[in-house]
Amino acid sequence: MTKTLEGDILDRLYTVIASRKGSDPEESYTAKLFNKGTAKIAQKVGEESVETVIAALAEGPENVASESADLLYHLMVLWADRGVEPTDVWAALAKRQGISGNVEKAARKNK
Ligand SMILES: N=c1c2ncn([C@@H]3O[C@H](COP(=O)(O)OP(=O)(O)OP(=O)(O)O)[C@@H](O)[C@H]3O)c2ncn1[C@@H]1O[C@H](COP(=O)(O)O)[C@@H](O)[C@H]1O
Repeated sequence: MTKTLEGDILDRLYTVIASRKGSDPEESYTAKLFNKGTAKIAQKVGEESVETVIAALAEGPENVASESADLLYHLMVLWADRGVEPTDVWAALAKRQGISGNVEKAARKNK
């Protein structure tokens, strides 16, 4: 899997998550979370973090991957709730790698 594909998957998921703001909580788990508010979403991120740690310490790689997917999903619901865009996070990561300027340009350069 390439860095670009991983980025595309997360960016696409974020777009769907953000589109659920104001949707019917009966029809969408994401909309239900937005409806419950920041404290509940943050609590879910904490729970999924702990489940990922438990999987890492006591279970196999498949469960670690599955719990990590739950964690990433809930983390992105928290980003959307708090007004953080994926590009804000990618820019922070890029800066730590010593990549300055446009993140998408940097990602193309790294392909
Ligand atoms: N990636 C996910 C995703 N990962 C995990 N989950 C949900 O997260 C929940 C975690 O389960 P838990 O047992 O911890 O939580 P729970 O008991 O159901 O709920 P709580 O009472 O604890 O809040 C499950 O209901 C999962 O279905 C997700 N729900 C939605 N998505 C994606 O989000 C997008 C929007 O989905 P909808 O909100 O369903 O429209 C779609 O692309 C989905 O694929």
